[in-house]
Amino acid sequence: MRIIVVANASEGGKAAAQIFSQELQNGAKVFGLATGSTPLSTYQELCNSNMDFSDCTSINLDEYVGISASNPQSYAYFMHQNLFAAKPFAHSFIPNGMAKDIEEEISRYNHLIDENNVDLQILGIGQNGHIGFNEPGTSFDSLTHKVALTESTINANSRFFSDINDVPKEALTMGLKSICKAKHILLIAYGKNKADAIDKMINGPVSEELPASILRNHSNVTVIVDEEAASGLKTVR
Ligand SMILES: N[C@@H]1[C@@H](O)[C@H](O)[C@@H](COP(=O)(O)O)O[C@@H]1O
Repeated sequence: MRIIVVANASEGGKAAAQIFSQELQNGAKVFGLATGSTPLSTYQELCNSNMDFSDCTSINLDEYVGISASNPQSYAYFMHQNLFAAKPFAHSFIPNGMAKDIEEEISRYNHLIDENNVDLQILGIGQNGHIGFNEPGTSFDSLTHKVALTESTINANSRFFSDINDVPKEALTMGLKSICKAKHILLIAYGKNKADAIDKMINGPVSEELPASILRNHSNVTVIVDEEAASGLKTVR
């Protein structure tokens, strides 16, 4: 794992955008994308850059079940607002949380991931170490699946909703095995509330109890953390 410590999210966005640029120059065509507040400064940098994704494909990690792409809380809406409106891709895929047949949607997504090898996958991390919506206890062999969100994730995500009761309780997410198929993984974390998860991911046991620890089995991972998220790393286990 390469660990890059930056002063703040704005510097992190610049460092991440540089990695996108290098990958593009090296011929990357498929980008795995994430939502949440963490990738925002990266997407801002991409939007302000002259990078061109018009012959590239994007595949998003996850989406809530039961809200449509036109709902401002959906991840599809988020991606449109924060990246795709300014930087369109030739093809952009996000799980359809409104699919009538969820099992069919899951196999469509798994097929898609098999057909398109992700060159660079961007990831945030939950305070409990989740990536995508793979909560603690998820099998390292998991492919795309439907999940019941944990209370801690529902609470963390409630800041984007006016009422906690509106936060969806289920989501579709790429699995941990699907995520690890990417050739290069870029995990980003900012803020003190991520310090414990980052410390456990890097220094703790590789365990399904801390989903992000699976990245220690991957040969090409870059981690961008700000000083607060890196603050737990002084403790060597
Ligand atoms: N499904 C998303 C994750 O992909 C994201 O990494 C996490 C952290 O979000 P934030 O970046 O806002 O801290 O939140 C959600 O659970």
